[in-house]
Amino acid sequence: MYTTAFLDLPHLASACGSVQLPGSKSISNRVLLLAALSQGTTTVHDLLDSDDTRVMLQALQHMGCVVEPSAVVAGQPLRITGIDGFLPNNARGQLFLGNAGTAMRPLTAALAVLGGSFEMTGIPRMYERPIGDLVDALRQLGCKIDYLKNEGFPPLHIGQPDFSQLSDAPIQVRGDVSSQFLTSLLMALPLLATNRAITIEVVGELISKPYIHITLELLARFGITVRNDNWQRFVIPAGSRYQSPSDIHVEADASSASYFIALGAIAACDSSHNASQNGIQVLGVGKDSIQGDIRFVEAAQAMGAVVESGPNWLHISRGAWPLKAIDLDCNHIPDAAMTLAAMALYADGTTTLRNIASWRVKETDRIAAMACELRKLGATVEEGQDFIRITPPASRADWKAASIHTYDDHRVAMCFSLAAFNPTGLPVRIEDPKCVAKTFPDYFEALFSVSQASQPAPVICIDGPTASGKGTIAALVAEKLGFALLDSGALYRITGLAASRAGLDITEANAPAIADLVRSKAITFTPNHRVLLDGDDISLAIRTEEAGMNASRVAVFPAVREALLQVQRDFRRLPGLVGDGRDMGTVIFPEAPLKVYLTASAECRAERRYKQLISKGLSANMADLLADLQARDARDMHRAAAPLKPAEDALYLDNSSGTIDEAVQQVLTWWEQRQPFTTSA
Ligand SMILES: O=C(O)C1=C[C@@H](OP(=O)(O)O)[C@@H](O)[C@H](O)C1
Ligand SMILES: C=C(OP(=O)(O)O)C(=O)O
Repeated sequence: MYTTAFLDLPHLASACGSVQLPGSKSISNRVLLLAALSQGTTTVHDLLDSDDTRVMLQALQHMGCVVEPSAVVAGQPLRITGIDGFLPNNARGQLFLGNAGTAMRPLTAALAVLGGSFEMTGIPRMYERPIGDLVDALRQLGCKIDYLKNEGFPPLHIGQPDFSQLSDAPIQVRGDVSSQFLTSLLMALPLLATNRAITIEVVGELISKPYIHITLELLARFGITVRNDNWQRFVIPAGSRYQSPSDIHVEADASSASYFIALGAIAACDSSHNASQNGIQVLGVGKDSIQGDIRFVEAAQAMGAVVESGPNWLHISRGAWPLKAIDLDCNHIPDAAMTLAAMALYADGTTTLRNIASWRVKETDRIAAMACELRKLGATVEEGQDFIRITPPASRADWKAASIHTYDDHRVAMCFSLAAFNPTGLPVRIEDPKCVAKTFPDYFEALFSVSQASQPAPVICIDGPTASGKGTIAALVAEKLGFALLDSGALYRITGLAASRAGLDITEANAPAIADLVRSKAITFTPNHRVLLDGDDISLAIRTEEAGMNASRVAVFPAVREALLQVQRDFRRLPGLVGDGRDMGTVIFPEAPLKVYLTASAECRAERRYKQLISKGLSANMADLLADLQARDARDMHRAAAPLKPAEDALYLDNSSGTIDEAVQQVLTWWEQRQPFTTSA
């Protein structure tokens, strides 16, 4: 996941390949709650691991459920032992539910029926998302719920219910603000239907109906068959008792699929990149899905996408181009419909998405948010209380490079990534990319894995002499931008170490053998900054003074430099790369858009090296260090192959007196000056 302040997507030209999507949020959180209320242990496969499921899992543990392992571990099932309809004595506490509607609403209903004493809290936006219709319905039963701030909104306090006045009269709930209120009652009231049937009546129009279908399907898997009378009345049979199905699989998320369906419809496939595969393959969800958002496929087809599907997969490729504008009632696909608004940027006319009033009470006011951000890109947008109408930029020249504000809304962030395929060649900045953690933490990694930029990914080169601080500064710049990091000096250190381990003296005569040796080695830089040579952790071994000297000695051999050239260029990837070394800007990435030459006086560098060694508990002598460093500078600068020298277009940064932060900030400022964005308010 990218945790940077913003993520710059370079202009993207094509996409093809396959993506395995994470689990469905709607199914995951329902399965977790149903398993928690059941008798027995449920083994859940392919559960989504995201902010929304984490808050649910923590709440269930607080309620007394045993969860093993205690958090989701990739590739491993999760086992939940339910409470069989009863909370432990004196159950109480504060449950933080973030901004997860699928946790806040169903847990409120379940706990209001079970009793105990709970405070239901969340992030500030959760306190603006309505829950009054659900609370009104639960109060009809005798549930005790108090608003802790504003009437009709969380935070809430839930106390011990009094069911003494419970009658056979139907429970009424409004369905026109959110279907999650009805879902919540459908999941909580079987707990009360042990010896009487319970009827729920929907008052007014029921929105987002397919989500009720998911609820009913999953209830059936946990032993409760609800009668659905035309989406108006739902009857939970007497004698209901949750029974674990033992094992259950979570389908991949159909709403998350919408971004990749759109990608397949928008992006041409560059056949030179992957000739064997045309279009986008989505794995984990397909035509047999129980999720209503699978019907996004029909909308995408209406816009021109060519979609094939199997039980558990979709294959999407470009059909009509430009896409065809549509006019669609989107009430049945409220979440995926946002993706249509992004697709509308590529349509041949004006697209209207109707009956989407619920967008206004979700993670943010989504109608307003989409309208504002689409306009920044150059689209003409009209918004109404329950519709949005989008006309794409009139011509290529009307597209604008925008910094997209994401309103802490995962779907805004994911939708606008599709704007990186604009016809004008502009990059797109996504602010606060980590908001995708709500349902799809690795969304951008998945996007990059199937997308190709129109230009090679951008590179920032930071070259300079030994101990100039380039490694530290490069790592911090990479971290700030979410870029990959190439520590090219480490490659030479690795080569030197590999040579000595192989018994090869570092001599001119052995240079071809050393070059062959390094080509044959598997070199890995792990995300936690470990360096592996054929699987062996050499992170410390390459950091000794001797390894540094050997690096400098192997680096003079053209054969070795040639062997490492491609290895280094292969580090270039989306969204970008920061490379530090001595010839990044002159030899390896001569066309890089930013080249920095970092220097500091020899005395200053020797002192830094001295402190570094001492802090590691290694012995050091200042005079020797200075002499070594000067010898090394001389060798690096005067070697015949790729000598250390600033690239002609490099910017000088002398950090003898400044702090690391100042140097990092200077590099970032230079980088920013090369971007076309204006940051949003
Ligand atoms: O029940 C569910 O899992 C959901 C129902 C929908 O909400 P509304 O019913 O409020 O439209 C949807 O937007 C949300 O992401 C998930
Ligand atoms: C509306 C959404 O979430 P929630 O489950 O919090 O309602 C969503 O995921 O788009």
